[in-house]
Amino acid sequence: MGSSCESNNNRIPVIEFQNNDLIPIGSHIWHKVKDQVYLALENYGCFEASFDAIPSELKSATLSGIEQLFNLPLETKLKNTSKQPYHGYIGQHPMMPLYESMGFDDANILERVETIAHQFWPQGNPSFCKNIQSLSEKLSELDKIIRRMALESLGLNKYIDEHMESTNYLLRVMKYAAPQTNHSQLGLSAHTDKNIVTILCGNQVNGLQVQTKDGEWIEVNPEPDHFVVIIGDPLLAWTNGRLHSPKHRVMMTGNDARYSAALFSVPKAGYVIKAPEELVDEEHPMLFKPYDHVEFMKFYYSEVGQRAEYSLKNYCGIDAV
Ligand SMILES: O=C(O)CCC(=O)C(=O)O
Ligand SMILES: [Fe+2]
Repeated sequence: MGSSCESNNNRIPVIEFQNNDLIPIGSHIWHKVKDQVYLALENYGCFEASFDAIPSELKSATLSGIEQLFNLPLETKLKNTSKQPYHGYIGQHPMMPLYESMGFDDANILERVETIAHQFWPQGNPSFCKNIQSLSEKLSELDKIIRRMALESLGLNKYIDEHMESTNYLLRVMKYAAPQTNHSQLGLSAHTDKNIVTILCGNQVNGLQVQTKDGEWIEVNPEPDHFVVIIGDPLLAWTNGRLHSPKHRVMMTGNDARYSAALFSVPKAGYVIKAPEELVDEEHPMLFKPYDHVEFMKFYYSEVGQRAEYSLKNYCGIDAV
């Protein structure tokens, strides 16, 4: 029982989620964890989470499956295409030679995972599919707890259902090849996330770094059975800047490859992201015009969008006078 939240200058906050203790929603422990979540999201936009609803065997079996997937020949991996831009296979990028990734749209739904996995393993791979689906489903429960806590903290309970119904889940699996050097090499360039919430789990090869509000880069080296939760730009926009969406990147050293999986809650097409009127006043003028995520992503992947330092601001930011 119990919970803890620690943070110091070079570590992001750590929050314990004990699934059984959190039920019923509204219990003493729920409120205690909720306050820790809000504080972490306001100050860092991220935290490390322990979540006992996910057995460590599920996490390790999923990560070994991901390793197996990336070991397939390139022509097989290239079969992972998706209707959504950049949800399929990405790799062999001259600026990020260590990075490869693949997306599983609607990864919390078994049939959807099986359809994608069939592209790589026509004979089927039931344990891979079950693990990906099961991990995604459990992480989606954590995603919902976090979003519920954030909205409750802002006194915006009436928007909770709308929020939960406005997203789909995408699991992106990643490999960062070993750079074979002790000089730090870029794994993934600095960015803010373009979805609502990201929950990351990786193998024991670290490399993730996040930027604090003061501009300092800190390493995120989570405990083996912990997850890393990061807020994306749409939640910053929806909360009119109350929550932070931190820049983060992956830097690699050494002789071991990093494997990771990220569950993203992605706004559905047609859902307009707009700060509720309760969060807009004289002291907090509206920061972003209402926008559709899918339309924004078209801009983000355009040449201008890719060059922008802060693409969401560039797309629909309102300069406060
Ligand atoms: O692999 C990681 O740890 C980071 C991945 C990430 O930031 C992303 O996919 O948006
Ligand atoms: Fe990210």
